Amino acid sequence: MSIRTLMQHTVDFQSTVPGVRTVPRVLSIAGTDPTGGAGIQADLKSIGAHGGYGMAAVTSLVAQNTRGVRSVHTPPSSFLREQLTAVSDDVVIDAVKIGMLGDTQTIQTVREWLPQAGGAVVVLDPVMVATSGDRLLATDAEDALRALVPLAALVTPNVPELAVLLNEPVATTWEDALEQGKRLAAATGTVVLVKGGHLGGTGCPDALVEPSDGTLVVTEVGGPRVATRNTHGTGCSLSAALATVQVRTHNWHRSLVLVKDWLRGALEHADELEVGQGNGPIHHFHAMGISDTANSRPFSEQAWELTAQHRAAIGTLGFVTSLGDGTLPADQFAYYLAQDALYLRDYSRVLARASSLAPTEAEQLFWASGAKNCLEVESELHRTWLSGRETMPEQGPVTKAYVDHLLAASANGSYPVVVAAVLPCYWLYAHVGNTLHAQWTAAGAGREHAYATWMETYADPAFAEATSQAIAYADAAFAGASGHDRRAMLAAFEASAWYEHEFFDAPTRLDLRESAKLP
Ligand SMILES: Nc1ncnc2c1ncn2[C@@H]1O[C@H](COP(=O)(O)OP(=O)(O)O)[C@@H](O)[C@H]1O
Ligand SMILES: Cc1ncc(COP(=O)(O)O)c(N)n1
Repeated sequence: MSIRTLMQHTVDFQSTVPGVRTVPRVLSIAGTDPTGGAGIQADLKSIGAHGGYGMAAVTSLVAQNTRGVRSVHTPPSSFLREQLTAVSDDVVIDAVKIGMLGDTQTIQTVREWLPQAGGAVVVLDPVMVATSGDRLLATDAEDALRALVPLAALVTPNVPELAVLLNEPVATTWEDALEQGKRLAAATGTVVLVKGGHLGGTGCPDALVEPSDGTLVVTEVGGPRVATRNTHGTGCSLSAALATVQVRTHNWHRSLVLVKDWLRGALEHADELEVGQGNGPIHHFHAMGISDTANSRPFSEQAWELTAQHRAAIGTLGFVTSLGDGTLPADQFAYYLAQDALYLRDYSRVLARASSLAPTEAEQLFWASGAKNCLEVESELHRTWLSGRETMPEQGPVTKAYVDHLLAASANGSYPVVVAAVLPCYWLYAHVGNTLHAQWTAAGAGREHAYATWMETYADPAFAEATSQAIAYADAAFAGASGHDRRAMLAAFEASAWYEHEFFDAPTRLDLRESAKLP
């Protein structure tokens, strides 16, 4: 991730806080599926499942079910134009998801209308063939669809579609598919999502290929392959979800991590729906349950689940594994500590803010003592580990972005949101610390370990107790919060977890360290 993207995250969070748009208005332009698994019907469910407001303009009416397509009726393109302008003349559109277009005339109509979508995020799912094998795009419309790709911010072809867009043979390995994704991104300047669904194997990875400053940045997001035949509409649902979530995150990687996690759940619960005899639909609302469990489950449970990917990624970072086995280079450790000290100074201010907003005296005291503790730890760091350093670095880009995000949450003034934003610093730090400490003690807790003293500080029972207390306060705040604040809490927690991940990664990244002017 570039420094520019990191800075962007601070801005991103602001769009998730109260007072700023949290319900994206998303228009799906696609064909229909009367059995509700694909096309517009799937898109609307997917948008809703991600907290968006769904709208739809129909390109073609498709008589299809889970077994296949029977016939397609395409109304005159002038009528599609009327649908599109009826929306854009009246509604501000935050995102557009384009699915089945069918023929050249339809592509042309959407192309001509697109400028009227204003600054909407445009996601193009270049639908060509249904899971059942039926064609949903006329062969002579492929050139027109290729020409539409540069107008989208993100294009999401499956492996066969990727090949058609490039006029190349279908990739048979993940590596070949990634190479094709790079060629498409380079040729069009559009971010390409390469999807692993069609490639078999035990995993089901996806990867973003993002053109950036003349290079291509490839970010892979892995995931297990769910054993189900009910995958009808996965591509539609994925692209509609990405369009929705992107309005809040402004970051394709974060959007994909969130959406892929949801999609895995939707596939895992697909068989419960028992819809149709062929390839059935996925369960868009699996996280909601009959009694709206998404709202009744404790915050800590939902937040922990939401950030599973970040925890897994932190565990495999070079910084964390080498800190654990004692091989971490001293300069990287020094960078980490210096940034930690800089971070704690501002983190303390945010805890003080939580204290001033707290509804009870116990919470007021708890956060105030946390704020005091941070300043004490910071000065202790200067007295011990950091003493003797002549020049101290400035805040590195990750530290700055993380702190800005926390300060934005604290300026926002909602106690539940501030508590959610500060929690990952307690919880993920304790989680990483306990894991490393357990490994060290299992290996005999040797004093020859370069970071033995540091390891001991990780196992501080008082810190574990404070973490449990902070979690309990976050759960209580969530229980009493509005739906709006609940969503903002989860978004704030997720963003902080992201920064924790980046914070642990930054010391090993020379580009970031250099920009912090470390002597
Ligand atoms: N069995 C599966 N288990 C987990 N994820 C899957 C599975 N099948 C598809 N996916 C995911 O669904 C999304 C759509 O993938 P894909 O099948 O490649 O595209 P399409 O639905 O457009 O043909 C991707 O994120 C892919 O990784
Ligand atoms: C209207 C419409 N749009 C898209 C698809 C592709 O979905 P899938 O590839 O999952 O069958 C479909 N079957 N119908």
